[in-house]
Amino acid sequence: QTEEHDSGLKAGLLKSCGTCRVLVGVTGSVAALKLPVLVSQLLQLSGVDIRVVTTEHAKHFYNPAEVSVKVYDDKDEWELWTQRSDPVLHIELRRWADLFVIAPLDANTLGKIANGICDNLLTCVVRAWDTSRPLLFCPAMNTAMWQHPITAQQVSRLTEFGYVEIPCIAKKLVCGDEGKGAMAEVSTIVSVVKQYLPIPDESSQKTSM
Ligand SMILES: CC(C)(CO)[C@@H](O)C(=O)NCCC(=O)N/C=C\S
Repeated sequence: QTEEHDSGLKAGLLKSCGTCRVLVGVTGSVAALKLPVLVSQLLQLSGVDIRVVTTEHAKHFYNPAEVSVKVYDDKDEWELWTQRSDPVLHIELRRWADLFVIAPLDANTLGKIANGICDNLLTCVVRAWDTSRPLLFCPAMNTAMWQHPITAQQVSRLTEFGYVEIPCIAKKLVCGDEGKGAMAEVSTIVSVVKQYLPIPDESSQKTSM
């Protein structure tokens, strides 16, 4: 391939991937301890820009010093908006993100999203989400919670909205229970995100062979 072609290809890839903005949502499951690893693995995807939105309960499980990107919380929402002309953070974030992945999605936030409750920054972003953009969710909860009949009802409501489930897996959970409810492995989450990122339009890069 000629030099120009290569540089054009790279420029094309960077341009389309330069805008691959991934918003990571994190909620109050113990699986939130995986946030630093998830963010560092997502950052290895080429041309990806990452921000995190956290609930208050999620903060219990990870150390923000180990998360190398901006983490937005409820306080940021209220500090940003103090008068009419100020921007609204959850609207800024829904505009910014090309893809939203909620990992982990705890039982409480699953219930809120299934019913349109938006009482914090994360659920407000979901409530305002443009469903033409991918929203992926990774349920994580104790097996007893997972097995409660309401869980399946609420998960199917989210899939009806067009959101994509990255299913939980069976493991020996941190509380000693054995069974489903563990968050999907980080490697699985990263490969599903990769699948849903806006890919460059191949036809624009075809050369006359
Ligand atoms: C934490 C991790 C990832 C360790 O492998 C795994 O146990 C998990 O996803 N647990 C989430 C389920 C949960 O929230 N359990 C809460 C009470 S048992």
